[in-house]
Amino acid sequence: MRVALDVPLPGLFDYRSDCPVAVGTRVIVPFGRRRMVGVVVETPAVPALAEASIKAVEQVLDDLPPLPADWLALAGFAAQYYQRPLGEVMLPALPASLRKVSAYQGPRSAGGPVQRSDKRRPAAPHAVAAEPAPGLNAQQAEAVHAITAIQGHRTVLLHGVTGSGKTEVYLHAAQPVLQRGGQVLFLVPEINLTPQLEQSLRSRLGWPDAPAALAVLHSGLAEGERLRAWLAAQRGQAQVLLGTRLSIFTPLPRLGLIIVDEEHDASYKQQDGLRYSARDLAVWLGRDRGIPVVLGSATPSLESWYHAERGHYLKLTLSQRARQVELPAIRLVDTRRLALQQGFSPQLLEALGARLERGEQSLIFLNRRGYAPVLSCASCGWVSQCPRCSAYTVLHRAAGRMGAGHRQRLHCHHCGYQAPVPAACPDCGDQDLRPMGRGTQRVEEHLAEFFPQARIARIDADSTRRKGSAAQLFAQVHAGQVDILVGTQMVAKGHDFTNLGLVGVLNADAMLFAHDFRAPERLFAQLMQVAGRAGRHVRGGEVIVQTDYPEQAVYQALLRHDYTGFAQYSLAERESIGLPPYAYQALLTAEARELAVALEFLGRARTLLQELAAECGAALSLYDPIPLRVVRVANIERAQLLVESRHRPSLQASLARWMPRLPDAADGLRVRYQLEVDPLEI
Ligand SMILES: Nc1ncnc2c1ncn2[C@@H]1O[C@H](COP(=O)(O)OP(=O)(O)OP(=O)(O)O)[C@@H](O)[C@H]1O
Ligand SMILES: [Zn+2]
Repeated sequence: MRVALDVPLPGLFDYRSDCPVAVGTRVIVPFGRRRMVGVVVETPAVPALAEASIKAVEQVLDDLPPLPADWLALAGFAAQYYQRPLGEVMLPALPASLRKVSAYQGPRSAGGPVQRSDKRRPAAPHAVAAEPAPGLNAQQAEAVHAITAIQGHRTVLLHGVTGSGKTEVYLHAAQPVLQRGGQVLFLVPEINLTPQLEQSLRSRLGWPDAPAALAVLHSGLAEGERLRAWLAAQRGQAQVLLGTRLSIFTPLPRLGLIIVDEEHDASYKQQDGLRYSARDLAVWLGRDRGIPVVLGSATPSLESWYHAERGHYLKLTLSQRARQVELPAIRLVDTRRLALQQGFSPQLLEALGARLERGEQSLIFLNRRGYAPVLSCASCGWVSQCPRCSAYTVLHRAAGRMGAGHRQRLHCHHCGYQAPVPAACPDCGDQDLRPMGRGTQRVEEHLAEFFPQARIARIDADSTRRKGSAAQLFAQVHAGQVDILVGTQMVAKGHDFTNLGLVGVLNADAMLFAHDFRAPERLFAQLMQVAGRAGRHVRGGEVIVQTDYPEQAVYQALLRHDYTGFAQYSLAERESIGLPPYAYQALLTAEARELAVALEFLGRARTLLQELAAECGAALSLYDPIPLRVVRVANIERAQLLVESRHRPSLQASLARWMPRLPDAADGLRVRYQLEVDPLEI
């Protein structure tokens, strides 16, 4: 039999067994000096090697039925498309205890992880008060009708403005699938979005006397919880699986519908190991299983929009907000000639004051955590720099009570380096060290000074590090215990705040001139999304964006809530210069102690690819190897090589020939490399 193992080597490994073992079965096999769990993927009649030279399987794991053929097919596709060894795709996709030898052998393994998990008494699902369902409006009803009428596979792009009630469409589209006994996979970009949705799904799906069984999967779960959710899905006990990107690799025997909420969100792309896009795999899976896939967003990715425009996807539109409220009024405040107070324009301060008086909530959005992005010396110009990275260290206020005298530290956001704030400038000795610029912590502090009576909360990666703290903070906001919320992109998406009237955006310009060609798309989506949090239930929602460049196309489109215009303009631009979705890309990144080594490797890899592409007649554009923008992280220098083609099969064929030859290019060089197909950031 041929077994896939989680080792960075291409190909499968041969083993023998006395009794027949089905494809999809997990086995424990010896590998070098270790033992490993692998998945049987082929059982050829004639072994590739002489029987005698093949080692025997040590244990056949039969606590679960073999992984089903469609699961193996998905893993196979992902391995081939993203150019990873099959074992490095399959095994990491399983809950950890199903792929650990120690979970099966050794003193504490008892009957194995599945038996141990089944012995635990299942927690009784807490009863949830049924939410009254709003009646669908005409556009929602039309969308639901179109989705439920689909026979077989079709990908739907549900383009609904913020607050248009896409969730309601998902729920109604899911109901007939559940009633037929099917399963629904519901993907969301972030863990933070699961509690609110879980509540809606539990209270609304299924039957009045028997709510649909729901399983939730995300990376924040403890191993045991994750295994239980996975088992429930795999056994068909869970009718709905709600989860983040990793859920795409869960076996779902009766899958009938896939929903991808906020499909444009970058969180669907895994950023290490197998760099897959769960959104793209969802579309593949839907096609493979012959079922509908619904991609929903107020700001679809340009890729999805392009497919919808060409008729590859069915486009459904919700152009109005679901409740009797208008989209918020958007104001651009030109900050070039304004005297700002601590970064706030008089307009924004006045608007904040007015909302406070009306008892409404406000949200200040700023995509920069910490106290200040850098600490600097007022007399010599020294700035705080990470000793291990080519990046500044960010000034952070240590956790604890606010007020005078709190401790501050310098943090590197790239490598995690931390240091105390120096008492004096390390270069000139001057003691006048000052924070430059503003992060969320400092904005929170300023707001407390401007509005001492207001209850202020901050939601960012720092304030939510503790497990459950994000859910707690969001619950406070929903319960009306917060007047002003300060946050990063964590607060910008998906949430349905009922009493939020005003959104203020600080420092959006920072993203305007980023070098990545997707930066304007990302900025526009982020602004539309955060603006969409305003006035969802209350009338008179308002958004104030402070900018030095109000005339920029992104801001002008935002003023008009004009996603379509922005998408048209951006796609025309992408087409004229041949960028995705009009071309397909792959990015080879190299890491080495010295930049020259990384560049040397990429140079060789480039030459090699040129030859291979010529051999197979593939038309590729190869860029020059270049250092990454933040070139050094944790004392490792990084460079990249971008490969592009207008023809996806050409790119795929070339990559498939190239990957096995890259060890040659690395010969004699101390370098590590990884390939990313369809990179989101370059
Ligand atoms: N037909 C309806 N009548 C009244 N209210 C509705 C209707 N449909 C949905 N709603 C309500 O409208 C609000 C916004 O809906 P929802 O959160 O689903 O918007 P969304 O389209 O997902 O927006 P976003 O893209 O901003 O997340 C919710 O409070 C929801 O309960
Ligand atoms: Zn660093």
